Amino acid sequence: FSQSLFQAFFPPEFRFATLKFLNRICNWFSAYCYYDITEIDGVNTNELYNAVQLYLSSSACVAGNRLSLTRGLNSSSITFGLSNNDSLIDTFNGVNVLWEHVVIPRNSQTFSWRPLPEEKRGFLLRAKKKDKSVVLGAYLDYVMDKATEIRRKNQDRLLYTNSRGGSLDSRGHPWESVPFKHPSTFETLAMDPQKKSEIMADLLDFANGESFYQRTGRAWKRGYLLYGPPGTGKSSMIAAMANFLGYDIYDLELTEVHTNSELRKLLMKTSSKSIIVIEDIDCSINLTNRKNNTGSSRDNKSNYNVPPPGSGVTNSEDGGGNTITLSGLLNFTDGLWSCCGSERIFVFTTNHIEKLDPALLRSGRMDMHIHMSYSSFSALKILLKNYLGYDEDDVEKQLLEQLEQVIERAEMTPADISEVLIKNRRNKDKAVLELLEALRTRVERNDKNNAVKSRENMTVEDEEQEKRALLVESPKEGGGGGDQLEANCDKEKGGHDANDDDKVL
Ligand SMILES: Nc1ncnc2c1ncn2[C@@H]1O[C@H](COP(=O)(O)OP(=O)(O)OP(=O)(O)O)[C@@H](O)[C@H]1O
Ligand SMILES: [Mg+2]
Repeated sequence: FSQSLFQAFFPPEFRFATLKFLNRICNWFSAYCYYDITEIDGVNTNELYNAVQLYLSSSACVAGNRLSLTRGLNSSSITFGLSNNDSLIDTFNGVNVLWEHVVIPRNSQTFSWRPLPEEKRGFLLRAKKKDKSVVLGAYLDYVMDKATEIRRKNQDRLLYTNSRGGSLDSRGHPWESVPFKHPSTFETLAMDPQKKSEIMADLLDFANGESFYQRTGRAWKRGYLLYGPPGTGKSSMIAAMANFLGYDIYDLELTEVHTNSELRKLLMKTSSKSIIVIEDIDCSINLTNRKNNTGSSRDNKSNYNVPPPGSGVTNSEDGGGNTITLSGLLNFTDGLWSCCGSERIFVFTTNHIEKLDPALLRSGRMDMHIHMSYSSFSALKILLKNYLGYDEDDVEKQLLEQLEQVIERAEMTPADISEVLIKNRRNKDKAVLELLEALRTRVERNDKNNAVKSRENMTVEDEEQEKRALLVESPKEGGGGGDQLEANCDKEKGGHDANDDDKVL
């Protein structure tokens, strides 16, 4: 009787409404608000869910004691994530939020056009009501950005090439890509440590300098010219740069590009956070006059089809658009097109800086000139460490001194040295002795050559060296220059000063 009386007075509709009302009052007084971020939103995968998962992988390693591990396709590293129904607290600009990974078994009767996972997964975000605007605005943006960064870091670099000669792939892309797994890093690169750390600092300044470039009205790009004899590590340096910054590499094969407009299309299809490389620019630029001088010698300076420095970017051939010109290329590195896409690094390499047109060397074109030279003593020590695992103390002091005495005069490239070391790597002591022998032989040969040269008074090479010294000086008007220049990296913190930008290392 009492039950039927209760039901008469409190019908189900009334009870439901009361519960709803009570719930609302509770919510009203609760200091928190909650957001559900489900894995599948209707039929689409929720981008935000994936982003949050990645984002939490960066903080989970510190906080959580139960983690789920994943390894993505094409990735060589493992990411951590929150396990099912675990939670963690994250702090952003003094705002605390709680993330919970909620996993509920899916009702098997649910009808769907496509197979759904057996579990319903989602993240529950709890934040204080007063922080609502920060959480929904800046915090979620921050989570998305961070996730993109992590995704890029976890994925292997890609090496793009345009060797298909202008044809497009099925998705209309002119670039072909392969995973890039070059093991070269700044640690393994044999060069003067001070020079190395200056380059690393410069790269970091660039990568973190978005606001600097915005403030100064400069396009967010940077150019490096690597020059030096073959086997001194120019290509290794590019790989080290890519590995250091986590950037992809676009290896631009200029011989495969036929017109300026083709070049423009190629460069427009490059993504940000990438290094665009043109190897052996002195050979590629010879193409500029292909139309007029087929089969011409690249030593002939008059063949360079370039406008005079500072004259703008057009010349007669450019207008026709049927051949590729240096001006077309420079238009992308520092002309109007340079701001198309951001965070790009251009690297040109050459074995013969003296053959480059002054247009390429003038101030503001290539921000940093890096001389990759024959092995110095400090570079040799890095090679000994890389190939033999030898520290300075592991080599006999006397032997080390002898190496130091001959290394500069031997003018041996790191590639040559590494060959000697690899050949004898099973017998380390023999490797060092043989290296010393090889260096001495080189010194003797160089001395002999020098004697012959000095007898012949002014040889062609001398002339070239003089030219080279002049050209290296030219980017900085009146600036102290020379071949083996000291780095003049007067850098403003957090960015690059426009006037002091042209550096020669
Ligand atoms: N500075 C260096 N530090 C460490 N290894 C080096 C260095 N220079 C050369 N090597 C070794 O020599 C090999 C050839 O070097 P790399 O291809 O980088 O030379 P390069 O300057 O690009 O030559 P090229 O002008 O012919 O393209 C590399 O595989 C690397 O192992
Ligand atoms: Mg190379």
